[in-house]
Amino acid sequence: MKQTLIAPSVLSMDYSRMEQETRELNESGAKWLHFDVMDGSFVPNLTFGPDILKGFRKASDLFMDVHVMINDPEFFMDRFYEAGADNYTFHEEAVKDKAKIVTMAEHAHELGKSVGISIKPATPIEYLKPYLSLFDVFLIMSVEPGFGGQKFKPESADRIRTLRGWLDEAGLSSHIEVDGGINAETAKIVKEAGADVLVAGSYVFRSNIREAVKSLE
Ligand SMILES: O=C(CO)[C@@H](O)[C@H](O)COP(=O)(O)O
Ligand SMILES: [Fe+2]
Repeated sequence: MKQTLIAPSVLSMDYSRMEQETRELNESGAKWLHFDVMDGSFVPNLTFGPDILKGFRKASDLFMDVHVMINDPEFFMDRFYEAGADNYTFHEEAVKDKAKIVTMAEHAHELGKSVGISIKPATPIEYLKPYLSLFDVFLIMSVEPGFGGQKFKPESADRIRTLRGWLDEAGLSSHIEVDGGINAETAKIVKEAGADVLVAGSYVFRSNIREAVKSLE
């Protein structure tokens, strides 16, 4: 089984204590930092742009995992990589011309970067099948994107299991990342199903960051 990586989502950070919480995150044992970008259109919420990512990049050596929930992921891809993204994950649903999904993945690899594709809970898992060999990260949303603190959708486990099966059959060891409602209990379920990167926002920042990360690993 692959090593489990924890990706705390800074969406749930206390922004009045950013410096302290980023330091705690750096020392927590987490390897990735999950950065949720929302445009108020693809999802009904607004968050951060590339300049804020630059700030986190300066303050942390963690792997910067950018998850964009925006209508024009192609336009912003280079900007986020330039700002310090190590991985850029965009939504399948946001790209109307599906041929672009392929060219975006190729472009990221030309830059030597990691790239991911995500689907919402209602999007059939089969929609990822044409792209198995193209992406480093497959991000399965286990809540409706837009907000932290929601309840994990249990049907996500079967979707992860199906996807891990396809990747194994194809001899691919790509990451399966799961995002939404992850806590010590749901972490066990998704790990058993085949996920190896666990995003956790409210669970990590609501309590002691280091202890919460340990309990998920
Ligand atoms: O992408 C998103 C929400 O759209 C997430 O990354 C959330 O930030 C996860 O928060 P929790 O469900 O863990 O509180
Ligand atoms: Fe996310």
